[in-house]
Amino acid sequence: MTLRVAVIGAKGRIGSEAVEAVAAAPDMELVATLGRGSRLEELTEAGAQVAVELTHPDSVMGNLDHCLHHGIHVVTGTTGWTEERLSTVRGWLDEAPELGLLIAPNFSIGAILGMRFSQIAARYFESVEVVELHHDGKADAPSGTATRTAQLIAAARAEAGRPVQQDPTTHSLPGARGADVDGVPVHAVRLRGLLAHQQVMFGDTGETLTIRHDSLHHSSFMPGILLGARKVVETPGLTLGLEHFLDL
Ligand SMILES: NC(=O)C1=CN([C@@H]2O[C@H](COP(=O)(O)OP(=O)(O)OC[C@H]3O[C@@H](n4cnc5c(N)ncnc54)[C@H](OP(=O)(O)O)[C@@H]3O)[C@@H](O)[C@H]2O)C=CC1
Ligand SMILES: O=C(O)C1=N[C@H](C(=O)O)C[C@H](O)C1
Repeated sequence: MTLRVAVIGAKGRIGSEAVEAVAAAPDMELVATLGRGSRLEELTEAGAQVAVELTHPDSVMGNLDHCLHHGIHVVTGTTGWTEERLSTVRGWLDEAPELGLLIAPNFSIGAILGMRFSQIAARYFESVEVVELHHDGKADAPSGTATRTAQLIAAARAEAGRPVQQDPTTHSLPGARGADVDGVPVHAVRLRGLLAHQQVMFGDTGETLTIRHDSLHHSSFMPGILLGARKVVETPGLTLGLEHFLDL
């Protein structure tokens, strides 16, 4: 059966690519494209089953509130997630237990594999730092992917009995050592010409390991978005990370 899909944030960098990908998918019908200022009621008027939400950290909660209270499954890649926000959406899902919500910090297979490989490496190395590099139009820092990667690394270290890293720095300018995400330093570079890149650097006595991923075009995110839309309608509740829909 054809899946009726809407895109919110349809004029954005990733949203415009998603519009084309959904329109080209043989098992999907693109039923609505919403931009800033569009009426969210257009979603139900168009009979959307799934909304692909790709907007802005300031907009995502309002869009999810509407969709999850109007019977629409959601796939979102928008960033800016906090424990408080996750708790709010879990509450909305409790009120609509038949609905699925996928929050994907990154839709690209390479980035997801990079996170998984980093989780494995985290058990074996004394030191780790994350460097993420993005285009100069990005609103948030550090990236959602880097934040999630650092959280996964910290959890893997804790599980392996590794202590939280101690920073030896005693003299520095504010920000020089990056943001502290669960004890993992995360550095954010913003540069015209880049798209989305991340390197996770591990170090121990006499060796280093760098796990690097580069998204060179927004097309890298499209197979993940389409997979997410197909799977979310049959997966009630919150799914955090596209890896749960992959046979990793
Ligand atoms: N998970 C993943 O794999 C990926 C996630 N992202 C994330 O997706 C988000 C969007 O990124 P990007 O496309 O680069 O950003 P853009 O600014 O290029 O696009 C966002 C679009 O959403 C629109 N918008 C903002 N608020 C609303 C709203 N309430 N309703 C409808 N449309 C709205 C914006 O309109 P206006 O321009 O008027 O503000 C803009 O057209 C970011 O959070 C980014 O980090 C991006 C790439 C991959
Ligand atoms: O804003 C972007 O471009 C991206 N945002 C996501 C993030 O913050 O991790 C995913 C990817 O890095 C591209």
